[in-house]
Amino acid sequence: MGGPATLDKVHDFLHNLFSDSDLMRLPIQPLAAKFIARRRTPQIQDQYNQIGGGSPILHWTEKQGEMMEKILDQISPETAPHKHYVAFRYVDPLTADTVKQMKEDGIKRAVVFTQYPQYSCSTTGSSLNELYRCLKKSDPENDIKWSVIDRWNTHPGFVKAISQKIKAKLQEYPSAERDHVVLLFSAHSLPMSIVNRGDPYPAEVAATVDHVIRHLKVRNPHRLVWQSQVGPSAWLGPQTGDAIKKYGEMGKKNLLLVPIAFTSDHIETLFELDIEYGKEAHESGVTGYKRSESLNDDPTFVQAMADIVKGHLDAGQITSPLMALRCPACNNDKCAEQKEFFASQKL
Ligand SMILES: C=CC1=C(C)c2cc3[nH]c(cc4nc(cc5[nH]c(cc1n2)c(C)c5CCC(=O)O)C(CCC(=O)O)=C4C)c(C)c3C=C
Ligand SMILES: [Fe+2]
Ligand SMILES: [Fe+2]
Repeated sequence: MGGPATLDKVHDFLHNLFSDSDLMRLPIQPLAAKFIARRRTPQIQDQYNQIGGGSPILHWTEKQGEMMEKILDQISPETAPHKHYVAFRYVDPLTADTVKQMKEDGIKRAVVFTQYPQYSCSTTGSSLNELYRCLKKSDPENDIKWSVIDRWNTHPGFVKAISQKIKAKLQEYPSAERDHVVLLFSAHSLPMSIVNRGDPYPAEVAATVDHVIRHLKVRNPHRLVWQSQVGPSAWLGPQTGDAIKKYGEMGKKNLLLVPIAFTSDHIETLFELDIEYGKEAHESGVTGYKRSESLNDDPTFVQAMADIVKGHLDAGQITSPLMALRCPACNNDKCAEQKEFFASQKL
Protein backbone atom coordinates (compact mmCIF):
# COMPACT_ATOMS: atom_id res chain seq x y z
CA MET A 1 0.00 0.00 0.00
CA GLY A 2 2.67 2.46 1.05
CA GLY A 3 2.22 5.65 3.03
CA PRO A 4 3.16 9.31 2.63
CA ALA A 5 6.77 9.80 3.79
CA THR A 6 6.22 13.56 4.22
CA LEU A 7 3.20 15.76 4.93
CA ASP A 8 3.15 17.24 1.41
CA LYS A 9 2.53 13.73 0.04
CA VAL A 10 -0.61 13.09 2.12
CA HIS A 11 -3.01 14.61 -0.40
CA ASP A 12 -1.76 12.57 -3.37
CA PHE A 13 -1.68 9.41 -1.24
CA LEU A 14 -5.33 9.90 -0.26
CA HIS A 15 -6.32 10.88 -3.79
CA ASN A 16 -4.79 7.70 -5.24
CA LEU A 17 -6.34 5.62 -2.46
CA PHE A 18 -9.89 6.96 -2.92
CA SER A 19 -9.52 6.65 -6.73
CA ASP A 20 -8.84 2.90 -6.45
CA SER A 21 -12.04 1.10 -7.47
CA ASP A 22 -10.55 -2.24 -6.34
CA LEU A 23 -10.38 -0.86 -2.79
CA MET A 24 -13.72 0.92 -2.79
CA ARG A 25 -16.46 1.85 -5.26
CA LEU A 26 -17.70 5.44 -5.04
CA PRO A 27 -20.36 7.13 -7.18
CA ILE A 28 -18.63 9.29 -9.85
CA GLN A 29 -15.35 8.06 -8.41
CA PRO A 30 -12.90 10.51 -10.04
CA LEU A 31 -14.85 13.49 -8.71
CA ALA A 32 -15.63 11.91 -5.34
CA ALA A 33 -11.96 10.94 -4.83
CA LYS A 34 -10.87 14.52 -5.52
CA PHE A 35 -13.42 15.91 -3.09
CA ILE A 36 -12.82 13.42 -0.25
CA ALA A 37 -9.01 13.61 -0.56
CA ARG A 38 -9.06 17.42 -0.38
CA ARG A 39 -11.46 17.44 2.60
CA ARG A 40 -9.62 14.67 4.50
CA THR A 41 -6.04 15.91 3.97
CA PRO A 42 -5.74 18.37 6.93
CA GLN A 43 -7.01 15.79 9.47
CA ILE A 44 -4.71 13.04 8.17
CA GLN A 45 -1.74 15.44 7.90
CA ASP A 46 -2.27 16.25 11.56
CA GLN A 47 -2.15 12.52 12.40
CA TYR A 48 1.07 12.00 10.40
CA ASN A 49 2.47 15.11 12.07
CA GLN A 50 1.90 13.50 15.47
CA ILE A 51 3.91 10.41 14.46
CA GLY A 52 6.95 12.40 13.32
CA GLY A 53 5.83 13.98 10.04
CA GLY A 54 5.17 10.98 7.80
CA SER A 55 4.78 7.25 7.38
CA PRO A 56 7.93 5.19 8.11
CA ILE A 57 6.67 2.36 5.87
CA LEU A 58 9.16 3.00 3.03
CA HIS A 59 12.06 3.10 5.51
CA TRP A 60 11.04 -0.26 7.00
CA THR A 61 10.21 -1.90 3.67
CA GLU A 62 13.62 -0.95 2.23
CA LYS A 63 15.38 -2.21 5.35
CA GLN A 64 13.44 -5.51 5.27
CA GLY A 65 14.25 -5.91 1.56
CA GLU A 66 17.98 -5.29 2.05
CA MET A 67 18.22 -7.70 5.01
CA MET A 68 16.13 -10.34 3.23
CA GLU A 69 18.20 -10.37 0.03
CA LYS A 70 21.42 -10.93 2.03
CA ILE A 71 19.89 -13.96 3.81
CA LEU A 72 18.49 -15.27 0.52
CA ASP A 73 21.91 -15.11 -1.14
CA GLN A 74 23.17 -17.40 1.63
CA ILE A 75 20.28 -19.88 1.88
CA SER A 76 19.49 -20.03 -1.82
CA PRO A 77 22.85 -19.63 -3.64
CA GLU A 78 21.45 -21.36 -6.73
CA THR A 79 19.10 -18.41 -7.37
CA ALA A 80 21.57 -15.67 -6.26
CA PRO A 81 22.06 -12.78 -6.60
CA HIS A 82 18.71 -11.59 -5.23
CA LYS A 83 17.56 -8.00 -5.51
CA HIS A 84 14.48 -6.41 -3.97
CA TYR A 85 12.28 -3.75 -5.53
CA VAL A 86 9.51 -1.91 -3.68
CA ALA A 87 6.18 -1.38 -5.46
CA PHE A 88 3.70 0.76 -3.54
CA ARG A 89 0.10 1.17 -4.59
CA TYR A 90 -0.59 4.81 -3.68
CA VAL A 91 2.74 6.65 -3.21
CA ASP A 92 6.32 6.57 -4.52
CA PRO A 93 7.82 4.19 -5.47
CA LEU A 94 4.66 3.49 -7.49
CA THR A 95 4.23 0.10 -9.19
CA ALA A 96 4.42 1.67 -12.69
CA ASP A 97 7.84 3.24 -11.98
CA THR A 98 9.17 0.07 -10.34
CA VAL A 99 8.16 -2.08 -13.32
CA LYS A 100 9.89 0.38 -15.71
CA GLN A 101 13.03 0.23 -13.53
CA MET A 102 13.00 -3.57 -13.56
CA LYS A 103 12.74 -3.57 -17.35
CA GLU A 104 15.65 -1.13 -17.60
CA ASP A 105 17.68 -3.33 -15.25
CA GLY A 106 17.08 -6.31 -17.53
CA ILE A 107 15.25 -8.42 -14.93
CA LYS A 108 13.95 -11.69 -16.39
CA ARG A 109 12.52 -13.47 -13.35
CA ALA A 110 10.58 -11.88 -10.49
CA VAL A 111 8.62 -12.98 -7.45
CA VAL A 112 5.73 -10.77 -6.34
CA PHE A 113 5.87 -10.94 -2.56
CA THR A 114 2.85 -9.25 -1.02
CA GLN A 115 3.64 -7.62 2.30
CA TYR A 116 0.08 -8.18 3.49
CA PRO A 117 0.29 -11.56 5.27
CA GLN A 118 -3.46 -12.20 4.74
CA TYR A 119 -5.10 -11.93 1.32
CA SER A 120 -7.85 -9.43 0.62
CA CYS A 121 -9.12 -8.50 -2.84
CA SER A 122 -9.01 -4.88 -1.58
CA THR A 123 -5.29 -4.95 -0.72
CA THR A 124 -3.13 -7.67 -2.33
CA GLY A 125 -5.80 -8.11 -5.03
CA SER A 126 -5.72 -4.40 -5.83
CA SER A 127 -1.91 -4.39 -5.95
CA LEU A 128 -1.85 -7.40 -8.31
CA ASN A 129 -4.46 -5.78 -10.55
CA GLU A 130 -2.29 -2.66 -10.71
CA LEU A 131 0.84 -4.70 -11.46
CA TYR A 132 -1.02 -6.52 -14.24
CA ARG A 133 -2.11 -3.18 -15.78
CA CYS A 134 1.46 -1.82 -15.58
CA LEU A 135 2.90 -4.97 -17.14
CA LYS A 136 0.49 -4.77 -20.07
CA LYS A 137 1.87 -1.28 -20.76
CA SER A 138 5.57 -1.65 -19.91
CA ASP A 139 6.24 -5.32 -20.62
CA PRO A 140 3.72 -6.40 -23.28
CA GLU A 141 6.12 -9.08 -24.56
CA ASN A 142 6.14 -10.67 -21.06
CA ASP A 143 9.94 -10.52 -20.87
CA ILE A 144 9.83 -10.79 -17.09
CA LYS A 145 8.47 -14.13 -15.83
CA TRP A 146 6.47 -13.82 -12.61
CA SER A 147 5.35 -15.98 -9.75
CA VAL A 148 3.31 -14.77 -6.80
CA ILE A 149 3.52 -15.22 -3.03
CA ASP A 150 -0.06 -14.18 -2.46
CA ARG A 151 -0.43 -14.97 1.28
CA TRP A 152 1.64 -16.34 4.17
CA ASN A 153 -0.68 -15.86 7.13
CA THR A 154 0.31 -19.04 8.99
CA HIS A 155 3.99 -19.32 8.07
CA PRO A 156 5.80 -20.65 11.18
CA GLY A 157 8.50 -17.96 11.03
CA PHE A 158 5.93 -15.17 10.88
CA VAL A 159 3.96 -16.76 13.73
CA LYS A 160 7.16 -17.12 15.78
CA ALA A 161 8.18 -13.48 15.18
CA ILE A 162 4.78 -12.16 16.33
CA SER A 163 4.80 -14.50 19.34
CA GLN A 164 8.25 -13.28 20.40
CA LYS A 165 7.03 -9.68 20.33
CA ILE A 166 4.02 -10.61 22.50
CA LYS A 167 6.17 -12.53 24.99
CA ALA A 168 8.59 -9.61 25.30
CA LYS A 169 5.76 -7.17 26.01
CA LEU A 170 4.09 -9.53 28.51
CA GLN A 171 7.33 -9.41 30.52
CA GLU A 172 6.68 -5.71 31.18
CA TYR A 173 3.60 -6.55 33.29
CA PRO A 174 4.04 -7.43 37.00
CA SER A 175 4.46 -11.21 37.24
CA ALA A 176 1.32 -11.61 39.40
CA GLU A 177 -0.82 -10.00 36.65
CA ARG A 178 0.90 -11.42 33.56
CA ASP A 179 -1.33 -14.50 33.04
CA HIS A 180 -4.49 -12.40 33.12
CA VAL A 181 -3.48 -9.75 30.59
CA VAL A 182 -6.06 -9.65 27.79
CA LEU A 183 -4.45 -10.09 24.36
CA LEU A 184 -6.36 -7.92 21.89
CA PHE A 185 -5.33 -8.83 18.36
CA SER A 186 -6.18 -5.88 16.14
CA ALA A 187 -6.42 -5.98 12.34
CA HIS A 188 -7.54 -3.39 9.79
CA SER A 189 -11.29 -3.84 9.27
CA LEU A 190 -13.12 -4.39 5.97
CA PRO A 191 -16.46 -3.03 4.75
CA MET A 192 -19.18 -5.70 5.17
CA SER A 193 -19.92 -5.42 1.43
CA ILE A 194 -16.45 -6.89 0.80
CA VAL A 195 -16.73 -9.47 3.60
CA ASN A 196 -20.04 -10.67 2.15
CA ARG A 197 -18.52 -11.14 -1.31
CA GLY A 198 -16.52 -13.91 0.32
CA ASP A 199 -13.24 -12.06 0.78
CA PRO A 200 -10.75 -14.49 2.42
CA TYR A 201 -9.13 -11.84 4.68
CA PRO A 202 -11.23 -12.20 7.88
CA ALA A 203 -10.74 -15.98 8.02
CA GLU A 204 -7.03 -15.69 7.21
CA VAL A 205 -6.51 -13.11 9.97
CA ALA A 206 -8.35 -15.40 12.42
CA ALA A 207 -6.09 -18.28 11.35
CA THR A 208 -3.00 -16.18 12.13
CA VAL A 209 -4.37 -15.42 15.60
CA ASP A 210 -5.09 -19.11 16.20
CA HIS A 211 -1.55 -20.12 15.18
CA VAL A 212 0.01 -17.44 17.39
CA ILE A 213 -2.05 -18.49 20.41
CA ARG A 214 -1.07 -22.15 19.90
CA HIS A 215 2.59 -21.17 19.48
CA LEU A 216 2.58 -18.99 22.60
CA LYS A 217 1.25 -21.78 24.84
CA VAL A 218 -0.19 -19.21 27.26
CA ARG A 219 -3.58 -19.20 28.96
CA ASN A 220 -4.26 -15.48 28.55
CA PRO A 221 -7.75 -14.57 27.35
CA HIS A 222 -7.70 -13.22 23.80
CA ARG A 223 -9.99 -11.63 21.22
CA LEU A 224 -9.72 -10.48 17.61
CA VAL A 225 -10.93 -6.92 17.01
CA TRP A 226 -10.95 -4.64 13.96
CA GLN A 227 -9.63 -1.09 13.52
CA SER A 228 -9.45 1.83 11.05
CA GLN A 229 -13.02 1.96 9.71
CA VAL A 230 -13.55 4.88 7.31
CA GLY A 231 -16.90 6.43 6.28
CA PRO A 232 -20.52 5.66 7.17
CA SER A 233 -20.99 2.14 5.69
CA ALA A 234 -21.07 -1.03 7.82
CA TRP A 235 -17.64 -2.50 8.62
CA LEU A 236 -16.57 -5.77 10.21
CA GLY A 237 -16.54 -5.47 14.00
CA PRO A 238 -16.13 -5.30 16.91
CA GLN A 239 -14.19 -2.08 16.55
CA THR A 240 -10.89 -1.97 18.41
CA GLY A 241 -11.76 1.35 20.10
CA ASP A 242 -15.14 0.05 21.35
CA ALA A 243 -13.57 -3.17 22.63
CA ILE A 244 -10.93 -1.24 24.61
CA LYS A 245 -13.61 0.97 26.14
CA LYS A 246 -15.93 -1.93 27.03
CA TYR A 247 -13.17 -4.06 28.54
CA GLY A 248 -12.07 -1.02 30.54
CA GLU A 249 -15.62 -0.58 31.84
CA MET A 250 -15.71 -4.30 32.67
CA GLY A 251 -12.71 -3.74 34.96
CA LYS A 252 -10.01 -5.25 32.75
CA LYS A 253 -6.99 -3.19 33.70
CA ASN A 254 -4.40 -4.87 31.48
CA LEU A 255 -4.83 -4.91 27.70
CA LEU A 256 -2.02 -5.85 25.34
CA LEU A 257 -2.78 -4.74 21.77
CA VAL A 258 -1.22 -6.89 19.04
CA PRO A 259 -1.19 -5.60 15.44
CA ILE A 260 -1.76 -8.81 13.49
CA ALA A 261 -2.22 -7.73 9.86
CA PHE A 262 0.66 -5.23 9.53
CA THR A 263 4.35 -6.03 9.34
CA SER A 264 5.76 -2.58 10.01
CA ASP A 265 4.92 0.65 11.79
CA HIS A 266 2.77 3.32 10.17
CA ILE A 267 -0.21 5.51 11.03
CA GLU A 268 -2.40 2.55 12.09
CA THR A 269 0.03 1.49 14.81
CA LEU A 270 1.82 4.71 15.78
CA PHE A 271 -1.19 7.03 15.75
CA GLU A 272 -4.32 4.93 16.03
CA LEU A 273 -3.21 2.21 18.44
CA ASP A 274 -0.64 4.18 20.43
CA ILE A 275 -2.04 7.71 20.60
CA GLU A 276 -5.79 7.61 19.83
CA TYR A 277 -6.75 4.34 21.54
CA GLY A 278 -4.08 4.85 24.20
CA LYS A 279 -5.95 7.97 25.30
CA GLU A 280 -9.32 6.18 25.21
CA ALA A 281 -7.90 3.29 27.22
CA HIS A 282 -6.62 5.67 29.87
CA GLU A 283 -10.05 7.36 30.09
CA SER A 284 -11.73 3.94 30.45
CA GLY A 285 -9.57 2.93 33.40
CA VAL A 286 -7.21 0.60 31.51
CA THR A 287 -4.03 1.37 33.43
CA GLY A 288 -1.98 -1.41 31.83
CA TYR A 289 -2.47 -0.52 28.15
CA LYS A 290 0.45 -1.67 26.00
CA ARG A 291 1.12 -2.58 22.36
CA SER A 292 3.42 -5.31 21.15
CA GLU A 293 6.14 -3.95 18.88
CA SER A 294 5.74 -4.07 15.13
CA LEU A 295 7.97 -6.51 13.27
CA ASN A 296 9.91 -3.84 11.33
CA ASP A 297 13.56 -5.06 11.05
CA ASP A 298 13.17 -7.87 13.60
CA PRO A 299 15.73 -10.58 12.63
CA THR A 300 13.29 -13.47 13.22
CA PHE A 301 10.80 -11.82 10.91
CA VAL A 302 13.30 -11.03 8.16
CA GLN A 303 14.57 -14.61 8.36
CA ALA A 304 10.93 -15.69 7.92
CA MET A 305 10.61 -13.45 4.84
CA ALA A 306 13.67 -15.10 3.30
CA ASP A 307 12.37 -18.59 4.21
CA ILE A 308 9.01 -17.79 2.61
CA VAL A 309 10.70 -16.78 -0.65
CA LYS A 310 13.03 -19.79 -0.60
CA GLY A 311 10.11 -22.16 0.06
CA HIS A 312 8.23 -20.58 -2.83
CA LEU A 313 11.18 -20.88 -5.22
CA ASP A 314 11.90 -24.48 -4.18
CA ALA A 315 8.26 -25.50 -4.67
CA GLY A 316 8.29 -24.06 -8.21
CA GLN A 317 4.80 -22.71 -7.63
CA ILE A 318 3.35 -19.86 -9.72
CA THR A 319 0.72 -18.92 -7.11
CA SER A 320 -0.86 -20.60 -4.10
CA PRO A 321 -3.77 -22.92 -4.93
CA LEU A 322 -6.07 -20.44 -3.19
CA MET A 323 -5.26 -17.66 -5.67
CA ALA A 324 -7.17 -19.36 -8.48
CA LEU A 325 -10.42 -19.26 -6.53
CA ARG A 326 -12.31 -16.01 -6.86
CA CYS A 327 -14.68 -14.72 -4.20
CA PRO A 328 -18.06 -16.48 -4.69
CA ALA A 329 -19.75 -13.11 -5.18
CA CYS A 330 -16.82 -11.29 -6.82
CA ASN A 331 -18.08 -8.51 -9.06
CA ASN A 332 -14.70 -7.29 -10.27
CA ASP A 333 -13.81 -8.64 -13.71
CA LYS A 334 -10.29 -7.25 -13.43
CA CYS A 335 -9.60 -9.88 -10.73
CA ALA A 336 -10.31 -12.69 -13.20
CA GLU A 337 -8.02 -11.29 -15.93
CA GLN A 338 -5.20 -10.69 -13.47
CA LYS A 339 -5.49 -14.17 -11.97
CA GLU A 340 -5.43 -15.76 -15.43
CA PHE A 341 -2.35 -13.70 -16.37
CA PHE A 342 -0.31 -14.77 -13.35
CA ALA A 343 -1.53 -18.39 -13.52
CA SER A 344 -0.41 -18.61 -17.16
CA GLN A 345 3.24 -17.68 -16.47
CA LYS A 346 5.73 -20.26 -17.78
CA LEU A 347 8.92 -20.35 -15.74
C1 LIG B 1 -4.38 -5.32 6.09
C2 LIG B 1 -4.29 -4.08 5.87
C3 LIG B 1 -5.31 -3.18 5.30
C4 LIG B 1 -6.60 -3.43 4.83
C5 LIG B 1 -7.34 -4.75 4.75
C6 LIG B 1 -7.13 -2.18 4.41
C7 LIG B 1 -8.40 -2.00 3.87
C8 LIG B 1 -8.96 -0.75 3.62
N1 LIG B 1 -8.44 0.49 3.91
C9 LIG B 1 -9.31 1.49 3.52
C10 LIG B 1 -9.13 2.87 3.64
C11 LIG B 1 -7.97 3.51 4.12
N2 LIG B 1 -6.83 2.93 4.58
C12 LIG B 1 -5.92 3.90 4.93
C13 LIG B 1 -4.66 3.73 5.45
C14 LIG B 1 -4.02 2.48 5.62
N3 LIG B 1 -4.61 1.23 5.41
C15 LIG B 1 -3.70 0.25 5.68
C16 LIG B 1 -3.90 -1.13 5.60
C17 LIG B 1 -5.08 -1.78 5.18
N4 LIG B 1 -6.17 -1.22 4.63
C18 LIG B 1 -2.49 0.90 6.10
C19 LIG B 1 -1.23 0.17 6.48
C20 LIG B 1 -2.70 2.27 6.06
C21 LIG B 1 -1.69 3.35 6.49
C22 LIG B 1 -0.60 3.65 5.55
C23 LIG B 1 0.58 4.32 6.24
O1 LIG B 1 0.44 5.16 7.11
O2 LIG B 1 1.73 3.98 5.90
C24 LIG B 1 -6.49 5.18 4.69
C25 LIG B 1 -5.77 6.51 4.86
C26 LIG B 1 -5.86 7.07 6.23
C27 LIG B 1 -7.22 7.64 6.45
O3 LIG B 1 -7.68 8.44 5.63
O4 LIG B 1 -7.83 7.24 7.46
C28 LIG B 1 -7.78 4.95 4.19
C29 LIG B 1 -8.78 5.97 3.76
C30 LIG B 1 -10.45 0.81 2.96
C31 LIG B 1 -11.65 1.54 2.39
C32 LIG B 1 -10.23 -0.56 3.01
C33 LIG B 1 -11.05 -1.70 2.56
C34 LIG B 1 -11.85 -1.69 1.56
FE1 LIG C 1 -6.67 0.89 4.98
FE1 LIG D 1 -12.74 -10.76 -5.18
